[in-house]
Amino acid sequence: MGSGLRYPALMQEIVIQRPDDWHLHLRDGAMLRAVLPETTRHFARAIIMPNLVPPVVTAKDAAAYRDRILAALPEGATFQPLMTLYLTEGTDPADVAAAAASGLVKAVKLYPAGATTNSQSGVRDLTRVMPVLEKMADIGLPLCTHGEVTDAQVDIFDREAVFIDTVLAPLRRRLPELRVVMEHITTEEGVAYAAEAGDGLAATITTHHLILNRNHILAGGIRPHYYCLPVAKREKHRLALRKAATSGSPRYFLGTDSAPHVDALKEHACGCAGCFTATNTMALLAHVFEEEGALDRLEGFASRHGPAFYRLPVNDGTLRLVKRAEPCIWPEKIASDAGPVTVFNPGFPVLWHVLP
Ligand SMILES: NC(=O)N[C@@H](CC(=O)O)C(=O)O
Ligand SMILES: [Zn+2]
Ligand SMILES: [Zn+2]
Repeated sequence: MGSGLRYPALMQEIVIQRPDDWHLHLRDGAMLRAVLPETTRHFARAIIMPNLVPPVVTAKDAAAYRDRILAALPEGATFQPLMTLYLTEGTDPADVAAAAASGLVKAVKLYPAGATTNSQSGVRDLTRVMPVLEKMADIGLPLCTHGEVTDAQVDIFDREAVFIDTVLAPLRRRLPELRVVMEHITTEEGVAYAAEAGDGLAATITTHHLILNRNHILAGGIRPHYYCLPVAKREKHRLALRKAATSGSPRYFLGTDSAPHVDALKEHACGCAGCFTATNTMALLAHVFEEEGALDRLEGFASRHGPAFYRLPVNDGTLRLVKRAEPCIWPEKIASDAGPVTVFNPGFPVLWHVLP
């Protein structure tokens, strides 16, 4: 190499199997139309969260919602929405079983009532949904959990760890065959619980929880666009999540929890919870995995461990990411007929670009 060689514009390149998002909020109507292209640009499939108002409770609701998503797809997009049902105390086990048997529904979502956005119709008393959970255990249909207790006495930063001890662990002792996804884990306790569990349990990790700790939300002024649930925790927890995501363990995979809310409701006296990361997740993940010296493990996290857990094939097709000298530029906001949605801003330059 001659000493006169200029630093090349293309510094590095990786190619991975096309990724999936195992936890996504698409909403409905104008918001659905605005945010769907942000996901379909890079992702082949996504587990679609059912917390609409009213929620997606029955197989019929899920089929209608799937059809609205398919109708909103951008020209030429190949994207498969993987539907979920919102578990309520009135859910019919036979309806769940039929929805799973037909291939329509890939999971059922547990929201403890009051835990997060649109969770009012969720579960107050787990004993009332045991017949549904028993049916799911029988047929191997995963339960996705928003793993936070809602007890006002429990500090918001402890709600995940308390959920594991008082809800998840007892449930799994009672129904060991139930397949469970701990959604958007945010703590070292969550990482450790998933690490010790068997093949019947996995955990999703978001992009933003690999980047944020609670100081980012609260120090030097309140940053509403960094507020989500479960709320970002102390730095030691962020480091535990990074270690888990980049470990190569199939127990952990990507669920962005990209959760659009219009700016008027984020920048509000009582702001909504949710970070909108669909637009830039893959570039941010390449940045994080490179920082951890684990670029070779990004494909497992984003494209392989999820399908293995959900017993689906890995996608055809690939995604190419290149590192350049110039940072990536994303739109600051995505416009929708419901109002603008702010794209997650990591607060540092990202040199990884996803090629079309
Ligand atoms: N994560 C969030 O902060 N918000 C999600 C709900 C959820 O996944 O808990 C939303 O629907 O806005
Ligand atoms: Zn949640
Ligand atoms: Zn979510």
